[in-house]
Amino acid sequence: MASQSSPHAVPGDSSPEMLGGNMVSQLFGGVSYWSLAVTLFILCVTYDQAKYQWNKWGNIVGPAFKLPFMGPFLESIDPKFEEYAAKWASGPLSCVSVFHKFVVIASTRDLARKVLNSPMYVRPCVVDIAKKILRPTNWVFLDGKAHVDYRKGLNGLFTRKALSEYLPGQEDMHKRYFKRWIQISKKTPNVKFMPEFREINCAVSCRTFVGNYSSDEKVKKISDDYYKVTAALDLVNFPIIIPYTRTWYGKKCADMVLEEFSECAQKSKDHMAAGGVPHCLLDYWVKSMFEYKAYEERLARGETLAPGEKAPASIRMFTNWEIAQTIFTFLFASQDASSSATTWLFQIMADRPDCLEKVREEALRVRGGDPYKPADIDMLDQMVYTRAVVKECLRYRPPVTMVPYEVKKSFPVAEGYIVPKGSMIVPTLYPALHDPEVYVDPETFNPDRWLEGGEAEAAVKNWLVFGTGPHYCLGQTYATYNFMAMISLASLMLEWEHHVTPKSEKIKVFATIFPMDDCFLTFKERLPILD
Ligand code: HEM
Repeated sequence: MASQSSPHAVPGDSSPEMLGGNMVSQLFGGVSYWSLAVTLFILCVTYDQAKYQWNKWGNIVGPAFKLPFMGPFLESIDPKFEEYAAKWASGPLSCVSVFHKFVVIASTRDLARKVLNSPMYVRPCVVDIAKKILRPTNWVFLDGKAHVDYRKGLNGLFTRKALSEYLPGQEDMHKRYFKRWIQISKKTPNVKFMPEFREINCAVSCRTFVGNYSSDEKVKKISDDYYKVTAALDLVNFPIIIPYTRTWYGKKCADMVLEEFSECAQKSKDHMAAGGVPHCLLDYWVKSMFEYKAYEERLARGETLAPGEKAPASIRMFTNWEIAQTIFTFLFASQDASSSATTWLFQIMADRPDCLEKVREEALRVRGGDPYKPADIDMLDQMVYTRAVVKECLRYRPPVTMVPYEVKKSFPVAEGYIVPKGSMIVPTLYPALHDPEVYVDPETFNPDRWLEGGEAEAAVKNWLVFGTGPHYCLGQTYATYNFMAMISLASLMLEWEHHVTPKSEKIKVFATIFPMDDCFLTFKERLPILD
C-alpha cells in the first residue's frame, strides 16, 4: 500500500514516491513555486509562438509574432470590414492564429476557387454553437458522398416549376410588409430599416418553405425572434450554454422553430396524402417522397415502368424531425445573406433614382401596363434590367464576404505553402467581385455592366457571390428571383427616400455586411396596395 503510505513517508524511506520526491527537490532545490510557474508560463508562450512560426513557414504573410495565446482575439469579437480588407490586400495567402486555431485566408479568386473545389482536403467549418442550434445530425454537417447524396434529394425543391409555385406566397408577404413600412414611416420618418428587412426576409422564407401550415402569428413570432439565432453565432463561444446568455436565447428560439416546422411537416404529409396540390417547398418535398414510395410499391408488386415513363427521383421517407432540421437550414442559410442584400438594394435604389426609374418602367412593361398583375416566372425572366440591378447589388455588396472551411488533411494550396491539417482556411469572395482587372471601376454600382456588351456576365469565374464547388448555395436561383420580385413590386407600389449619413456607405459586419448606420429610410404609398 505504498501509495497510501506516501503522505506519511519518513526519512530513509526508499519507496518510489520518496525517491521521486527526493529527485524533484534535488532538481528544483531552492526554487519557489512562483518561479516554477513563471518557467512553465515561458515554456507555454515559447511553444505557442514556435507553433505559430512553424505553421506559417513558407509562402504566406502574417504578423511576425503572435500575441501570446489569444492572438487577435479581441479584433475578432468586433470585426471591422477595413481590417478584413487590409488582410486580403496583404497577400494572396495570409494568416493569423487565435488561441489554438491557425487561420489561413485565401484572398485571390483562383485560390478561393481552389479551396472551395477541394473537398478532398477541406469541409465547411462550423462554429460549435451552430451544431447545437442546428443539431449535430443536420445534413449540412455531412461530408463527401453522404453530403452529395443528401443534397441531390433537395434539388427538386428549387426547380423552375417549384420556384414559380412559390412566387404568389412571396408576393403576398411583400405586399404585407410594404403596407407596414408605409405605416412605420407615417408615424416616424427616417427610421433604421435594417431590422425590418430582416423581418420581411424571415417571413418570406417561412411562407415559401412551410406555406400556410404555420399561422401568421407564429410566422411573426419566428420573424421577431430570429435575430437571437444570429446574435448567438459568435465565432468563439463559451463551450456550454449558460441560461439567459445569448447562446441560450438563440437555442431557445431554434427549439421553437424546429418544433413548429416539425408540426408543419406532419400537416403537409396529411395534405399530400389526401391528394392535395403542393403549394410550398415542404409540399414539393413530401410529394416527391410519396411518389417514390408509390413507385417502390409498384416494383414490389412486380409491375414495370410503362414505355417512355420515367422513374421518379430516388428519395426515402424522412421523419418530421429530419424535415424540420433541413427546412431550418434553409432559413438559417438564407436569413442573414438575404437581409443584407435587401438592405443594400433598397438603399442603393433610393440613392440611384435613375436605376429605380428603369426598374419601374420594366416592371410595368412586363405586366402589360397593369401594375396589379401578379408577377410570374416568365415575367421575371423578361426583367433583364432588374436582374442586372440585383446582380450588381450582390457584386458591389456581396452579403457573404468569406466562407470558413476546416482543413481535414494537409493541403498544398499553393506553390511554396502547405496548410497544416486542423487549421481553418477562409476563401474570400469579396476581392474576386471587386477585381479591377475584370470589372471596370469596380467600386461603382453600375448595373449596365451586366447588360449586353458589358464585361460582367462573361466573368463567370469571378462570380463567387454564392460560392462554388460541392457546397455552392442551394438557394441561389430562388434568392435572385425573390429579390427581383420584391424590388420590382416595390418600384410600382412605393416611393422611398434614403436619409444619407456619413456612415451610409461604410460597411458593418454582422454575420454578413450592412450599411453602418442600418439604413435610414422613409416609405410612401405610390399606388394603393390591394390584397
Ligand atoms: C443573397 C442571398 C444568398 C447568398 C449571398 C448566399 C450565399 C451562400 C454561400 C456563399 C454559401 C456557401 C457556398 C460554398 O461553401 O461554396 C451558401 C450555402 C448555402 N446556401 Fe446560400 N446564399 C443566399 C441565400 C440562400 C437562400 C435563400 C437559401 C435557401 C433557400 C440558401 C441555402 C443555402 C444552403 C442550404 C447552403 C449550404 C449548401 C451545402 O452545404 O451544400 N441560401 N450560400
